[in-house]
Amino acid sequence: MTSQLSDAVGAQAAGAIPQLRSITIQRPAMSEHGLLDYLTRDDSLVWSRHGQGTIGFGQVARFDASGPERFALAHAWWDALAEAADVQDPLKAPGTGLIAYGAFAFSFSSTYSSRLIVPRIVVGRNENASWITYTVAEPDVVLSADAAEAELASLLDGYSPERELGVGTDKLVDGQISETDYKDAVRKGISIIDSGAVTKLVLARDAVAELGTPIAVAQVLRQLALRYNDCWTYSVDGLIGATPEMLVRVRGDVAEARVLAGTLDRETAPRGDSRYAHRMLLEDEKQRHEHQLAIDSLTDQLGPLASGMEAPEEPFVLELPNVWHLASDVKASLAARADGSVPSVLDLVEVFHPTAAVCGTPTKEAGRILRELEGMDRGPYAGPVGWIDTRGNGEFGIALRGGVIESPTSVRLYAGCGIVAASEPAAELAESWAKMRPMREALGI
Ligand SMILES: C=C(O[C@@H]1C=C(C(=O)O)C=C[C@H]1O)C(=O)O
Repeated sequence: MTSQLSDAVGAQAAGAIPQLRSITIQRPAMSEHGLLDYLTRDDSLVWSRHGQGTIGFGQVARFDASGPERFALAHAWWDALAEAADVQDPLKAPGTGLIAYGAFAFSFSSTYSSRLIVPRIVVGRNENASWITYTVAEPDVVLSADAAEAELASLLDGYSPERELGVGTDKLVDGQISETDYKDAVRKGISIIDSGAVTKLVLARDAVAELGTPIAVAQVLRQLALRYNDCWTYSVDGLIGATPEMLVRVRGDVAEARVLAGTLDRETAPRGDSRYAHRMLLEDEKQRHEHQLAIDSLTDQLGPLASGMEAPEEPFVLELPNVWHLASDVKASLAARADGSVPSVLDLVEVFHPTAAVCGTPTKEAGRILRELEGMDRGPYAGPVGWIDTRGNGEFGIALRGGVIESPTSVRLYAGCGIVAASEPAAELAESWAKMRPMREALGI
């Protein structure tokens, strides 16, 4: 740890690292959609896919950081918190025991504060078991299954109301980048690519959903989780969405990522052409090139940390309700470090972010150019979002296909597209709308 880091963490530790006590208790098996029955409160923390994942309630500890050291600071805080905690976890599976949910800013220069949040109650389900984790900071609370269930029951009494969709004065308005500005930025991006400064640039835009009545977050998340079942539905302190892209998932010494690049709108697809997606994505040179750049950037970074790696030769077509993507699942065995440990999910998040899929190639130069061309603070959009446990397991997706709740009646949606030399501004604009469709549908706007 650098001295600047240890000072910062030391300052935190002196006053702010609570001594947590935590107990995990196995519960009766839940049905496939059973986890969603717990997604009833707007202030829940959520990570869910295919009916597995966790829902968190309340907050017993929290860490905020910004700047280039945000990952390292959060990591050091988490290690210190885990070290000080008394954790009873008979299940010892990824996601059981003490966990924190996290959302990180895309850029080191963002004003968005990156955060880790430790919930008081977590309800979880994986392929083998269901559980509840109860975590407290107060020394006098009795940690028992009965106390955990009683607290959960009282939290679930606070059911958040649903919202009637498609009525009233809901509207979608321009964000910081209008449609015209976006096409201009894409045009400029293409000429920068033509000049040879970068080979790929990911340019994003925003739009704001202004609602006539307050957003019903739990309702939006339930809809995303059911409809976008192959995506990871997330909610961390106002950042919500369902992402198809896994930055990195760690279980023991195995790391996995799902890389996406190459997109095709399903709404404008010709009917009856069963090979359309195959032809337009797998057999298209521009899409394959864009995809390969994203794979190469991941495997280059993962290589030195791995003792073995499986990266498929050919991508597959991922079918989502709104779009098709070219996708590749990469898996690696993590190499042990000098002390015998393997990197934690936060170590890998720091190494991989930002990927070529959401920034460009080469990453550093692309990042500088996109900040200039977009001229907006991406906040947590396209940043890592997910969770970590005390053994270093965790999952961090890339915060795509989502938005930031800015007030009870306004949600800022973001979407971006990979630009290469052969891109067309109007097609990229249309693609950005296709990527906002899941949130628009869930919001009824
Ligand atoms: C940047 C986004 O998506 C990324 C860009 C893609 C592309 O350009 O084809 C595909 C998936 C994501 O990696 C977004 O959804 O906002």
